[in-house]
Amino acid sequence: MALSAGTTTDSNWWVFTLPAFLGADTLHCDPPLLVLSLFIAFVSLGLFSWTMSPGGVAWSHGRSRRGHIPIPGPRGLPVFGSLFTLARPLPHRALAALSAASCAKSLMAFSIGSTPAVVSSDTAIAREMLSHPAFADRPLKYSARELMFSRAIGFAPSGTYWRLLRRIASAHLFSPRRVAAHESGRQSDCTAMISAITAEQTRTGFVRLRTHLQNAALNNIMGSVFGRRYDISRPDGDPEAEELKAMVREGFELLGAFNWSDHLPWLARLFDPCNVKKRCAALVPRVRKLVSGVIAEHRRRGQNPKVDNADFVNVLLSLEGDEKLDEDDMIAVLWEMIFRGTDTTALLTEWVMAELVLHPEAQAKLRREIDTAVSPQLALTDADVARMPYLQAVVKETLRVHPPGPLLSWARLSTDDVHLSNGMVVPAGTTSMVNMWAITHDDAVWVQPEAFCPERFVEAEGGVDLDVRGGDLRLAPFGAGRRVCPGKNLGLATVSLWVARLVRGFEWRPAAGMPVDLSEVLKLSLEMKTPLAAVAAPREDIVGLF
Ligand code: HEM
Repeated sequence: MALSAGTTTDSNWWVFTLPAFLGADTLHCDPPLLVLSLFIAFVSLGLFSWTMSPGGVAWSHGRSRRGHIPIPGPRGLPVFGSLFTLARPLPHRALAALSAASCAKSLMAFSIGSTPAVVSSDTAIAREMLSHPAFADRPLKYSARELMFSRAIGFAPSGTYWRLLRRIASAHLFSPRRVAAHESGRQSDCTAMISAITAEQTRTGFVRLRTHLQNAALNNIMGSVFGRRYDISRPDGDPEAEELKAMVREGFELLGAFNWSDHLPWLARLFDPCNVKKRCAALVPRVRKLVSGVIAEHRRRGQNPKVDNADFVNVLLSLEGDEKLDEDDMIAVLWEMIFRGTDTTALLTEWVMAELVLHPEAQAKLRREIDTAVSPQLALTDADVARMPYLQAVVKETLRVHPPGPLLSWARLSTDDVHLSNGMVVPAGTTSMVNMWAITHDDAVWVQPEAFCPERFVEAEGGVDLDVRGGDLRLAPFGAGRRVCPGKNLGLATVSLWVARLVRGFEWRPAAGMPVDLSEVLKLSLEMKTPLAAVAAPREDIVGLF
């Protein structure tokens, strides 16, 4: 379901009438005149569409007025619409400000070049959008298509193939038994991370946590997906791990980059500042080589897929009948898992630890909860973590203040006209977003939304025990509805266990001259702009066991 197909026919049709409009002779005879005429026609038609349409140039022909209540929105600039708003470093904040200024919190229409888009910052409308079957598609960016993601769960158009992938994900890859069976991997990756943190603290007197978290997260997802782990502590680095890291980094950059020609298709041949086309073409064969090598090795070894802790490659190889995937589809699915599972957990854990360094009273309270629940002689497990309400509240509060996907990572695409309960109609072919960041920072929804206060999620302290896995749109950092994140339980289990062990083993304090800076940067996920540096003082009463 290509986005450009829907949007180009709807809003850029007039570009194709230009040759007739200008006359074929002109086209061939006088290039400077042709360029000038094209420019004038382009500007005047752009201006015309723009002045006529709330929501901007992509909302011409009354698109925003199909319901009995029109969708309000900024006109933005001719031709570009609000594209520059979205191309800014923190688009979730810019869109929240724009929705407020346009009195369009419930739903705002805007144009990203020729792409008609809506964004909701309202819990009721967000719920309708995320759960409506006509919003189960996603617009496919050029880079995502080129990098094979249209065959993976995240970008496959909703239909038989995508439903098959979701079934495989819930029944086999992320079933509660499978997530539980991978606990030993979560534990051993955390133990290796704690050793590396201890070594860095001893060597330099403080710790830059992000690298340790990213190494642990990469190994952890590699273990779950490929069944292999790397010796990241090797001073010369493991060549395959280094290649994998480089590939993931490159993929992140390509998928995260704002590609202008996704929204201004006529620009595709003229302007490709990030060199997306060439870089995608170079990356795909590297991915294929690595992943198909891993699949071939699994085929050779013929491991038992029936055991609960079988890796994802074995699980996919063992599927039969209707569920069987061909090799290219397997590569796409496996690659997406590596991709999605690596940074999300690492970056969320970093935000949690940053908040705990800034809030020593919350850190101390969490440590007391852990010490009370687990005796110093015992190792801390997933089962212990599940019995720690304050730990869960700390993770939830971090997800609220710093949702890793503030616009829920990937937008949805409407496949039909959708009538919403507020009287507005979102036409088919509209890129549709939920501004989760705006909702989690809305003072009509949250008391003092800017304050970090885990107690708001502790029932025993008058808070709400809210389900963050898509059940309550006041805080749905994993999305909701049919396309809700399938890795949510795995992500939460990993982050909760790692935070608990890090707080149990060390006292985390600000490092001299390196204050904790909560500034954000939105890449594929919302990251700390300045990676966290902190003192990790080992707790002597727990040594060896945390
Ligand atoms: C802190 C951890 C994570 C967060 C905050 C997160 C967040 C999200 C969000 C917001 C979406 C879009 C949901 C929607 O459209 O309603 C999503 C989709 C997805 N996530 Fe996650 N995610 C996390 C971890 C993971 C992990 C560990 C995996 C797998 C290893 C994963 C795999 C996916 C996939 C495959 C999709 C696409 C689902 C579809 O389109 O059908 N995620 N995630």
